[in-house]
Amino acid sequence: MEKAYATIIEQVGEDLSREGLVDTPARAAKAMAYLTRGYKQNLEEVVNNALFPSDNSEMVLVKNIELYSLCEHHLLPFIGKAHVAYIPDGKVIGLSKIARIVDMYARRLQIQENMTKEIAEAIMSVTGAKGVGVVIEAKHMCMMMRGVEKQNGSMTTSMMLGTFRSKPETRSEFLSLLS
Ligand SMILES: Nc1nc2c(ncn2[C@@H]2O[C@H](COP(=O)(O)OP(=O)(O)OP(=O)(O)O)[C@@H](O)[C@H]2O)c(=O)[nH]1
Ligand SMILES: [Zn+2]
Repeated sequence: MEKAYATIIEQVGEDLSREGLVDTPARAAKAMAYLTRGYKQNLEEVVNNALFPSDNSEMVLVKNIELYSLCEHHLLPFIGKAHVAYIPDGKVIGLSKIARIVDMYARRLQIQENMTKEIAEAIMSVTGAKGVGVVIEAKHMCMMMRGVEKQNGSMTTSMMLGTFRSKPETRSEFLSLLS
């Protein structure tokens, strides 16, 4: 990756031997590895068995989980918030693990729709919940810094599974808690 960044820096017309740029290929490679570290994680290790028995079968909602991802079309950031809800079925998941699951999928090359689905499916499979709902709102730098250059357009995506899909009242409760 360092070599690739060295090539990019040269190709934009810069002088790779300039003092300020000498360490940049290594730094940029390290930063990119960090921004895509989700590829090196898996669900089991992220959740670390943090599942706890509970007979609470009401909705659990974690709102405003910030996320930083990279769009797979331009490799530019998209930045936003995830809201995740589920209805437990005998067990609940450690609160921080929901945010860790969001990060595991955000820290990859993504499109927002696929990331939303992957997060919902992961939470469903790990918790065995009766239902899962995920809503993500994000702003895409590829639409702001270049291309169409619209600064105020944000994108909202959602994925509803189980009772969030089959029961309109569950979906409405979730959406009304978000508004
Ligand atoms: N649906 C969706 N589209 C995305 C996402 N991130 C970026 N895009 C879009 O991907 C599209 C790629 O379109 P292309 O026409 O192949 O690429 P482009 O010429 O760079 O497009 P412009 O951005 O319109 O300049 C653009 O419309 C982007 O806005 C995402 O998460 N979801
Ligand atoms: Zn893009």
